[in-house]
Amino acid sequence: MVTFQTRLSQISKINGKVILANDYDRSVKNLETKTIQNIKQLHPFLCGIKLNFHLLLPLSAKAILKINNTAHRYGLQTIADIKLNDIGNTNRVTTEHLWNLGFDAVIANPIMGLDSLKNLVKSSHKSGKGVITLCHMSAPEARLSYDMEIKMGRKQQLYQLFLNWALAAKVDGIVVGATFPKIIQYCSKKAGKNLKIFSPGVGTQGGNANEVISSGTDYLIVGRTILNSKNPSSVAKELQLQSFGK
Ligand SMILES: O=C(O)c1cc(=O)[nH]c(=O)n1[C@@H]1O[C@H](COP(=O)(O)O)[C@@H](O)[C@H]1O
Repeated sequence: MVTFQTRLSQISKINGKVILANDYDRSVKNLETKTIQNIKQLHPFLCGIKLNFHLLLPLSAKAILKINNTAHRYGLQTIADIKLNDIGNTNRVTTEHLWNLGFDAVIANPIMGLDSLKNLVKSSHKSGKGVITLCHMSAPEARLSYDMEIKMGRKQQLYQLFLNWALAAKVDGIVVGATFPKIIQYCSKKAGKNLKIFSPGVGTQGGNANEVISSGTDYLIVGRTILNSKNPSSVAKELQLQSFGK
């Protein structure tokens, strides 16, 4: 079975390493049509699309399946961003629903614990699906939690523990905010080729695509900088070019 990591890597060799965060405010109408238009218009510059609660809550299962099928027709991988964090049984039922909706991967929160994470990864990989875990988030206040010093065997910071757990559980990738390039560098060195780094926070949140790519990020997750621009295709194309830097 071809893995999520392989599928994403194959399309990114052709299309670059930009994943569209297809987030819209509640005031926006026709979410399904708009998203399908985005896929049709922007797919040459993307390797994937990430759907957040912005769409997962208001849209029907039928609409989400249609979006995922459309993305697949254009070769894109799809990620459900629900930052999953629960007991094993709930994680299992949740991912079964997501896979039935056509998603290729889920973003999870490792605070659920290493054993739960290992089980989530095992069952997802059995279905050819991927798991991406939070390591260090992009918001400025993420420092307060992810940089927290903890004592787990030895003294370390929470994001270092989450990185170790990500490696131990064999997740497909970790999220490290584009606004923390030094932490991307640290994670990239430590993780080597064993997992991919996904960085949201480019543009609107202040992260710089070139700096992030040269720090070791594998995939840029970008939403408003593309969606709110006057010319989304040209912004996506520019980011695509920058993403080929690595
Ligand atoms: O897991 C995420 O994708 C995520 C983690 C994080 O640390 N920061 C972050 O912004 N995100 C998501 O990445 C996207 C960023 O969107 P823009 O700031 O509009 O580019 C949104 O969907 C966020 O929910």
